[in-house]
Amino acid sequence: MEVMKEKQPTLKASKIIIDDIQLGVWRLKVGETSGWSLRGQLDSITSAYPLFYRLFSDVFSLSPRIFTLFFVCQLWSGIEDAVLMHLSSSLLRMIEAGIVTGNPDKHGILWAMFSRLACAALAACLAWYSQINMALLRRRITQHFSVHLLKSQLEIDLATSQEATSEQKISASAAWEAIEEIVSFMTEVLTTGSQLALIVHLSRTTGGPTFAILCTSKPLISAAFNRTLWDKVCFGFVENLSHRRLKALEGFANGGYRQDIISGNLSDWIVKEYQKANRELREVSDEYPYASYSRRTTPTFNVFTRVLGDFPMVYCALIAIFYPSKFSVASIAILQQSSSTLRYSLETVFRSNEKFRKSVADVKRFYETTEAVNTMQDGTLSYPRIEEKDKWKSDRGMSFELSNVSFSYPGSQKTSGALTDVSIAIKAGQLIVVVGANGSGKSTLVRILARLYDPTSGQILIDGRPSGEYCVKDLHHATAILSQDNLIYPLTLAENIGLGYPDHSSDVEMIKEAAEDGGASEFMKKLKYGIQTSLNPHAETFHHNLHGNNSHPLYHEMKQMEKEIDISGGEKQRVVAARAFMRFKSGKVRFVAVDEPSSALDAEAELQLFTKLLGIREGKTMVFVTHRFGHLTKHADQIICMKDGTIVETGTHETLMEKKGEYAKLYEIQASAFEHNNGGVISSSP
Ligand SMILES: Nc1ncnc2c1ncn2[C@@H]1O[C@H](COP(=O)(O)OP(=O)(O)OP(=O)(O)O)[C@@H](O)[C@H]1O
Repeated sequence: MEVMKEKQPTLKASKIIIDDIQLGVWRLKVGETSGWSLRGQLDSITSAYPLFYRLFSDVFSLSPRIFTLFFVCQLWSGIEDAVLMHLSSSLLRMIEAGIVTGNPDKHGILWAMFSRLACAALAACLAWYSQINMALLRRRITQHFSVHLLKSQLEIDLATSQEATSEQKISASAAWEAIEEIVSFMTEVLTTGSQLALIVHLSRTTGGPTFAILCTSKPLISAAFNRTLWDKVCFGFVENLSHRRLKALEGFANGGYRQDIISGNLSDWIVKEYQKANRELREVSDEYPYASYSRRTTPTFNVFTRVLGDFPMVYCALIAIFYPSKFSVASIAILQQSSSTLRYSLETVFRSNEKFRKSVADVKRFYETTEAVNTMQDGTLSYPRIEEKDKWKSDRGMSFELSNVSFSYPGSQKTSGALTDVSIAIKAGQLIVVVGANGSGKSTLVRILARLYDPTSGQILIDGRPSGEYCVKDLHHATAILSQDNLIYPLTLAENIGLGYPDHSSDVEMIKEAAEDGGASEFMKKLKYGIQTSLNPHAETFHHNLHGNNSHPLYHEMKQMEKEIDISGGEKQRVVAARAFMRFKSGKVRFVAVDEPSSALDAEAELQLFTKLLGIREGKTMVFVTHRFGHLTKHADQIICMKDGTIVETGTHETLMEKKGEYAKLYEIQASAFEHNNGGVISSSP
């Protein structure tokens, strides 16, 4: 299949030239810095020193003994070939001299032979040690780094996690692979250095420096004129519509669409469209651009470097013809062997130079990920404030004062913000109901109040002090959010509820009470393992040669592994509600945000949930977001009616109904729907 290569006009921006290249389905934009700069290359290497120092000190501190052993093994493997070859060379020369003169140096030959054998045995021992150490070190390093990663990733706030840069994730095992790559690169550099030293040493008596130069010329020239993307700033994307369609259709094969495919009989259509897109794609290559970029259009360069690689051999042959007295057979053999080893290791160094730089970048990325700085402002003031802590239990809840608050989500594509110029005062202990059409900003307002995000502009006072002055963790401890965004965790149902109050996450009695309050006990009792049921047992399985081998006893064992189970949407919401009731048991909650957590609940369960929530109102400010607001608005101290990210009306149910504005309109729509359907949850009429 031919690779499409067509060069488009280049763009010049100051010193950077952007090449626009089409490689198969890929469109590639490659930034070439005009003029190769040795200084730039050296700078990039020296700038990695502090990183190496940090990395190796971290690894050393994990296990000094194992690391030192590992280091010695690597050091030895770097010089092993050169040492063994040097010993072989001495031995062969002595044998050759013995054959030529007829008077072998027996003692010398035996000693050289013994040294060669001892070294070979030592090499084997160290290689074995190295393998054992490698496994141990790998375990310790990945364990250590994965805890760091997990910790730092869990600390990231919502706004920061939505920033584009935070998508650059790296795993602890990738960090270990990067360390391996860096160490093996350094070992290869050592091998090259020691081989070069050996050649220079040997060629002092035979061949001279010309031989050493000839040995290094091929890898040096190949590296200097190599076409590679690794050392370039580049950006590639697939423009080809047929290829994009293929990928989109392949997405249907993921389990998530199974129900839709079966119920909608979509499989024939998907396969037909897939074949059509494949036909349209024809011969256009979808090969990854790294390989196709480095491929040359003519074989000239390959032929040249291949021939260059044979020059050491040609040199030996010519010298042997013209100056036969200069060479011994042993020297020729050793020089030949060491020249090919040097060539191989130099080529490996240059080839792995790309991988080495990628590994350095990976390690950098790893440290950057563990040190990600949250964008949200974190203060030092404790909540509740020290002077208020004594009044904690009897207090009336959190108060808020928002002045000209505006907010846009990070990376939002909307031309207007999610909240614009919102000003509102919520007194401690009030019951607030937020209403408005879809997308009017209700949930956003709740997220801002709960300090999941900081406003883009404007000010929020919490209990009279700017929200940024408080310690975010303290505010979160004093807040309970019950929303439809809450998810079921991949743990047991008991833990799902218990984590509302992590300090008591295994207190079965407390969990059972919370489950009762959230309306989750009944359905859990009917499960085989009750509250200890795990929805996703997450037992990783692996099998080989068992597929289709139905009569094998291991096949039955595999089939009996615990399967993932599911519960209904309403049951999930009951578990989530129970988690919120568990949170109230901490006695620290002063602000409760309830954002439509009942969309999947039946009318009776919803009524029970709201009644329970209203029952624990004391000492808490409560904000309810709802589309079905009949029975809640009656109790509300204040109703906030939102439209397009702004507050259009505030007041009690009665005042807003009298006003006959946006709220009255929404209420009438609901009331008439209720009359028509004779259903719904509205329990009061206008
Ligand atoms: N994570 C997000 N990233 C970007 N934009 C968002 C995000 N969440 C919400 N928005 C946008 O912000 C605006 C307000 O959304 P919000 O969820 O606050 O509305 P809402 O009134 O709660 O809507 P609904 O009644 O449908 O739940 C909408 O235009 C929405 O598209």
